[in-house]
Amino acid sequence: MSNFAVKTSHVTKSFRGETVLKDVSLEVHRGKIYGFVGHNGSGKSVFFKLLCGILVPDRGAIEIFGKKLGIDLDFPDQIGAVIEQPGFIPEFTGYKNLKYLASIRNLISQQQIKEAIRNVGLDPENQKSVKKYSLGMKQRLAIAQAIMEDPELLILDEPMNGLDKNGVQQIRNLILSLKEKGKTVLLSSHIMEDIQLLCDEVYEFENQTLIPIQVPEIVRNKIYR
Ligand SMILES: Nc1ncnc2c1ncn2[C@@H]1O[C@H](COP(=O)(O)OP(=O)(O)OP(=O)(O)O)[C@@H](O)[C@H]1O
Repeated sequence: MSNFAVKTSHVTKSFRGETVLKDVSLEVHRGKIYGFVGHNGSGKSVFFKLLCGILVPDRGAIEIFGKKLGIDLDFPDQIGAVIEQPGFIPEFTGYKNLKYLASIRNLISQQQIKEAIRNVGLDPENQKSVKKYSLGMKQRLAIAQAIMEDPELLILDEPMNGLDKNGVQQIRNLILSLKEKGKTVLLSSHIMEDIQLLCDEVYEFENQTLIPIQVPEIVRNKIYR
């Protein structure tokens, strides 16, 4: 088994001639929390989508737990991800949405789905349809979906979006408990406190590449809005 959860080598991605990521090489160790910061449009979401196989690099290679994307597999199966708003079915309840999504791979029981919903502070018995959910409730449900199959690697793009104070605390605790279980977590956040409290290593997207930074350095010098 590979030592790395994620390994990217010289990954480059452009859209219509505009280079977003250039020559990005990164090694992500298992069991740690990695933070990614950078200005709006600096490429955080694009990078995460490349890791999930939603986008394909123009050049370079990506390995997830030693398997090469596009060669050994197209979509890594050990990833749970929150990237943008997931396509929940508005008329279904939260539980029914996750049950439907879980039926695709059929790996987990109804109890495990309910447990994931509880772990993000929602009630699996809530009969409200998702179209009546608040932004924060939808965000919690998206996180529940990401964790429900107990993936080895979590990719969370702005996981605290729309969450109230309690929600932020719950999700922080959840992320730390995933690390305790040996999971690897990659997250982006504009909230420096999240980065400082949660992350073992932090990278900044700047000038189309990734630069490792010390946490106190970002807190002192930068505010990302
Ligand atoms: N599918 C796409 N087609 C064309 N351009 C895209 C596409 N996806 C992203 N981009 C461009 O890539 C750049 C990086 O976008 P990305 O969403 O990764 O930024 P981000 O760092 O996640 O920003 P934010 O902090 O606002 O979430 C932007 O200029 C964006 O317009």
